[in-house]
Amino acid sequence: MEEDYVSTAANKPSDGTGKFLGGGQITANEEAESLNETKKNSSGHKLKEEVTCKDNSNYKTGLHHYHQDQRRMSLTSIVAVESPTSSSDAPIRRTIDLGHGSDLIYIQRFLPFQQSWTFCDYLDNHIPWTRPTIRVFGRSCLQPRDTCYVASSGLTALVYSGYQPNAYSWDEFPPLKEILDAIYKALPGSRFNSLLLNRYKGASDYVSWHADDEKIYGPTPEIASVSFGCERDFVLKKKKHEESSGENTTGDGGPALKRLKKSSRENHQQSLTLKHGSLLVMRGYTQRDWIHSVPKRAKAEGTRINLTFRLVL
Ligand SMILES: O=C(O)CCC(=O)C(=O)O
Ligand SMILES: [Fe+2]
Repeated sequence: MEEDYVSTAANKPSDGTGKFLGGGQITANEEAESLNETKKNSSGHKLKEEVTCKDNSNYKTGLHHYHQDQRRMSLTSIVAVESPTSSSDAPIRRTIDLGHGSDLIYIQRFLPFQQSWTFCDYLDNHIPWTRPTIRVFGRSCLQPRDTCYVASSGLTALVYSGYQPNAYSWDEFPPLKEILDAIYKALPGSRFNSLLLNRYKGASDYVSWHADDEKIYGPTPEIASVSFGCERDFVLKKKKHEESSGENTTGDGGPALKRLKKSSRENHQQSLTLKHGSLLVMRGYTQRDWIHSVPKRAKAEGTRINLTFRLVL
């Protein structure tokens, strides 16, 4: 599927390695271009909150809210700051109520900055990345990002877009267990037994609109997503009602998604910039009622690594 967004991502502060840099600010025009189906309506209205980081660089948390059929921006969700920052490097935790039983948690600086770079380098160099051929609208094409899958033994296999990844063992990559332990501390009571890893090697790598609504995850999956490296935008939009109740929209396209494009003017969008070392949690009916994507961003030149922890039932 080609719902290509062309826009930019924000800089990460200098880490001394200069390795995963991507840069630039999103302009109103680029943003309007980036919203393919809603060019006329979304003229770059968005909200960004600014915080100051450890290195005193002025940073944006990147929480944006779009309301597509209005000229002026309006908030479409309740954003609750649960633990306002007391020191500049403290995690900032927000819950975002998408309504109707769907919600997100976003924790900026979930992992310490330098440790996140250590994880990022480890993953970049030790994960057996592959770029598989997948089926999109009945055609074979190269997946527009690298991937790898780690899962506990004995689970039902993951299959998406006609592709069944090999399941590697957690034991092969000890740092993944450290990251999982940190997630368990942040999300008491949660459990995850599988992990899909994605590596975006530059501006033209992306993940197109989809929901992680495979049956193996059950009706209300909790998905914990940790990001490293170059910041990228993560965009959600509401499914049309008929897509919310049954049809599988997982993967990189399908008939349901074609219909969805036509009707998306009425849909709200939510967009977050996923920072280096951040944690995003999707919960409740988010996979049933919403689709999400990481669009292309022309100036997001650096490598980004994303880990999505899931529970196969
Ligand atoms: O890279 C991301 O932030 C999201 C990846 C994703 O949606 C997925 O793996 O299903
Ligand atoms: Fe996903």
